[in-house]
Formats: sequence, structure tokens, C-alpha cells
Amino acid sequence: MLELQIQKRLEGAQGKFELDLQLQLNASESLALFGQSGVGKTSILRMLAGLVAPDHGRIVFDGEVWFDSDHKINLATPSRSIGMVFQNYALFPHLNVRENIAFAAGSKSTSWVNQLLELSDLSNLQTQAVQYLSGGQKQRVALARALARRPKLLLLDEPLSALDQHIRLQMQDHLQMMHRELGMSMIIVSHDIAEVFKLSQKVILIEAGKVARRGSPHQVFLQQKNQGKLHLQAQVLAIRIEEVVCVVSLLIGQEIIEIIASQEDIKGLIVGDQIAISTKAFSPQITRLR
Ligand SMILES: Nc1ncnc2c1ncn2[C@@H]1O[C@H](COP(=O)(O)OP(=O)(O)OP(=O)(O)O)[C@@H](O)[C@H]1O
Repeated sequence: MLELQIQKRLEGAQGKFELDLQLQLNASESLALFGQSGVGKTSILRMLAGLVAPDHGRIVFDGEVWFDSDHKINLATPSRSIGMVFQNYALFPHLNVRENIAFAAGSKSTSWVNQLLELSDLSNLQTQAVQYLSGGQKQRVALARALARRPKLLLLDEPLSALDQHIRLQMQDHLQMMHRELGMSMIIVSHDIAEVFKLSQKVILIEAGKVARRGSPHQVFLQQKNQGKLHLQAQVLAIRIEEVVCVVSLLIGQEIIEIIASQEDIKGLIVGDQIAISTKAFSPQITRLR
């Protein structure tokens, strides 16, 4: 079990702000840190990893004190049972797939490296130079390497954001499977709500270093004031006047839709605006796409 309570003064683009966080995570649980750019998500992972020290606080994992400002304890990164995966795979370019994983595994057995290669569907690529792998394959190597020392806590900082949507979905399934098989605790930073729903049981929504909401993905993302209504965030791409109505083209995620609005509805609206569209009476029709 992870118990964390930390404070750190950060220097953001908008000035200084205090990161102040308290969290608990059970064994095998998966937590997502969600929030806008610059709110302190990566800093939290870096403090957990021992790459940067909090100003105050305490981090305890399975009864082992990793950090305690009062008692001047700050365990070095290799002494913490963590694995890390970042957006830019950070593989060793001069080593092949197997060597990248085996290097991290250190004295751990050959059969464990074989098992990781198997689980990662990389057995056939084990002698391949990593520079020739696709993005998804590189990220599978990075994940296998992070797991090679059997960490009790896996830290993932937007590990899938450099991948295209198709590979990203495959990697989410892969991560889910690895988490199920190996049972470590996991903390993932992600900007993708669908990813958070799929990969985490708990979410902490962070705003300017503080917890704005916490709970299950359902509690954090759905039980807000617009609960039960259609409520989508969109960007205005174009506004066209057609006789008495206006046609507004909107970007929602990667989809473009057109809605009809009155001149009154769009008063003051300009191209590029971020807007919310919502409706009270909404009877959705569901069509399966894949
Ligand atoms: N050691 C540090 N001391 C002071 N400020 C720092 C330190 N490390 C990072 N910061 C600042 O803290 C702010 C938050 O950075 P952080 O990378 O944690 O945010 P983030 O939420 O992960 O953002 P993004 O989603 O863009 O990665 C940034 O403005 C950064 O410059």
C-alpha cells in the first residue's frame, strides 16, 4: 500500500504555486492523475520516483519509508520498488529488444526475461535493434523493461500519447493485461478520459497543485452538475449563415459535427472559441463502430 502526503513549491508559467497532495493506493490498484498541463502531475511522479524531493511530507510504500522530511529520509531511486514509462520510450539505442529488457532485469533469471518477451508479444523481435521498431513496439519494450525488476509500483507518464489512435487502443489493452497478470500498483498520468476509464479504478483531478476531485472515473467525470445531460466540449471551426439559421461546424475530440443554431444562440461566438454544447431532453441512439 502506498501512503503519500507531500507539499512542494513549484514555479509554473503563471507564477509560483504550492503542490499539496495526499493519497493512498492499495496493492494492485490503479490510479490516474488527470488535469491540465502544468498543474503538477509529472512532478508527483518524479517525487514518487525519488528524482526530486518534496519540500515537506512523507511517502511510505508497504511500510517502507521512501521519504520523510521530518526524519531526513530520502531513499534513492534504485532503492524504491518502482518501474517508470514515459512518452519518449528512452530505450538504450545500442541494445536489441532482449538486451534492453535483460539489462534492466539484472540478475533476475533468463526465464523471467523470456516470460516478459512472451507477455509483450516481442519474442519474435527479441534480436531486433530497437531503433527499427514501430512506436507501439518500442513502448511495449519500454513497459517490459520497466517491469523487469518486478516493481511494486508502476509509474506511467502519458506513455501512450505519442502513438496513433489505433496503436494506442492496442497498447491500452496490453497495459491492462500486464497489470492484471503482474498485479503491481499503477499510477498513470493521462489527458485521455477514455484511457482513464479503461485503465484506472481511481482518479485524482488536479488543478494548480491541489485535488479538485477524487473518486472512481464515473464519480469524477460524470457526477458533476451536468449529470444526465448531453454535455460535450467543442471548438468552433466555422460559422455559416443559411437563410434564417446558422450552421456551426464543431470539433469534438477528433470528430467534426455540424449543428443548427439561431442567430441569438451564436451571438458573440467566433471561430476558435471553446464551447460546451448540452441538451436536457436527449434520447441517444447507439451504433457500434468497432
Ligand atoms: N523542481 C521543480 N521546482 C520548481 N518548479 C518545478 C520543478 N519541476 C517542475 N516545476 C514546474 O512545475 C510546473 C508543473 O510541472 P509538471 O511537469 O509537474 O506539470 P504537468 O501537470 O505534468 O504538466 P504536463 O501535463 O504539461 O506534463 C511547471 O511549470 C514546471 O516548470
